[in-house]
Amino acid sequence: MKELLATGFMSNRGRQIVCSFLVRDMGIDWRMGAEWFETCLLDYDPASNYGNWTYGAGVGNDPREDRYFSIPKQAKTYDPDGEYVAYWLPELRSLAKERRNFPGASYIKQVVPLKFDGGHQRKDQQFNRQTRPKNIYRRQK
Ligand SMILES: Cc1cc2nc3c(=O)[nH]c(=O)nc-3n(C[C@H](O)[C@H](O)[C@H](O)COP(=O)(O)OP(=O)(O)OC[C@H]3O[C@@H](n4cnc5c(N)ncnc54)[C@H](O)[C@@H]3O)c2cc1C
Repeated sequence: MKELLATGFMSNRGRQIVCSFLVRDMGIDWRMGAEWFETCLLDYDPASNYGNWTYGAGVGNDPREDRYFSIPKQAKTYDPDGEYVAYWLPELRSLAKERRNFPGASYIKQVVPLKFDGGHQRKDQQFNRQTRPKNIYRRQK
């Protein structure tokens, strides 16, 4: 999100991860994410932006529950040395490479549980699944 704000651009993968996190982990109305992208993106295009957000949120013509991006898994696969995250969050560069994407509670207080965290939450950081916010804007079955 810092990259998006600073440059007006974010890779397609970044956009999909952000969409998944906001909608599926945070339970935020997808339209808030779409509006923020609209504000920031230099390549903003209504059809691409809102079409991709509805696709990611699983609403509209192609409703699906399982478009989920596991952030720890994406970080391990696409940023294994933590270079990308350390570029945009320079305060993490001093950490060991394998810790940059997983700096722990001393760096940031986690406010929502990740649906799938790849075993990276410590026991004392675990959340009661009942507290996960429900996205009321998702289509109900
Ligand atoms: C939530 C979300 C919002 C998006 N909002 C926009 C937007 O406002 N404007 C916009 O142009 N693109 C948008 N995209 C699509 C895509 O992220 C960008 O087109 C892409 O990042 C541009 O980078 P690139 O030129 O390196 O494309 P590459 O990944 O190299 O792809 C080549 C071309 O294919 C097209 N393309 C690739 N992926 C997509 C895709 N998922 N949807 C539509 N076209 C695609 C683009 O025109 C791109 O120039 C969005 C994607 C997501 C997931």
